[in-house]
Amino acid sequence: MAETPASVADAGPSVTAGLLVVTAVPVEAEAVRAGLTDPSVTVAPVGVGPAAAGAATARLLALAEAAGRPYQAVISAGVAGGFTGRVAVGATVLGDRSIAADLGAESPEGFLPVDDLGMPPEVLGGGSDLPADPALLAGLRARLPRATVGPVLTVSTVTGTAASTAALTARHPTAVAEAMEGYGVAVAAAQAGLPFAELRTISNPIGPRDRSAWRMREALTALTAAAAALG
Ligand SMILES: O=C(O)c1cccc(C(=O)CC[C@H]2O[C@@H](n3cnc4c(=O)[nH]cnc43)[C@H](O)[C@@H]2O)c1
Repeated sequence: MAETPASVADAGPSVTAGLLVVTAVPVEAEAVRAGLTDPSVTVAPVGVGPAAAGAATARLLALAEAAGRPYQAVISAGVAGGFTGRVAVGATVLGDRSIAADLGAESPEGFLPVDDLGMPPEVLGGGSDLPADPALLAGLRARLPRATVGPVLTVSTVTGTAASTAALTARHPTAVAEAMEGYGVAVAAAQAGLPFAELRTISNPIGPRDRSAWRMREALTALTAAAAALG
């Protein structure tokens, strides 16, 4: 396991060499870059959804390693939906775990996480629930004391009905947000042996689809403010 960059781990001086921050789309990457003071932090848009984001992150990590300049840690950053009553639109969230919330099987009794399907552990990697690196998370918490900390769900479909919102809320009573990339990026980081964390700002409440409720500008402004914690 690579060492967590010193400045993020101990909230010390703003020197974060070797940190890779990945976002889904370029506008999120621009928002992160606008808040950084450390030019050594790399910010890259890697695509929407866990597959695109995971594959592109893995490629960036492998290329850097092959070039003899391996990254030291990975952060998945961007906007997210927030669970109503747990986190407000415009708020900043730090994921203490990134959970593949729709990786599994349906059954008449309800959703079964992939970890409960009886598969051999070696095909599950670290499972569908990957914790953030404790030292990296501690450093980010120290620099973002007002952030809400909790599980962030990764979904392949944005939740958009009352029924699916209720089911997801019940299945994940402590989750604070849902987005579409964190788990995929976490898998790429884990396979490279690197510390991982997820940083999100809330653009919309999770619930019945209502595009008029999205506050993208507010979330991107919050993302720029939060990015100052990264270096
Ligand atoms: O529903 C639409 O018309 C629509 C139009 C443009 C973009 C979207 C997205 O869902 C963007 C997904 C993108 O942003 C993150 N994100 C933000 N809020 C949520 C959410 O409530 N649930 C899941 N993902 C969300 C996500 O990480 C993607 O990168 C929709």
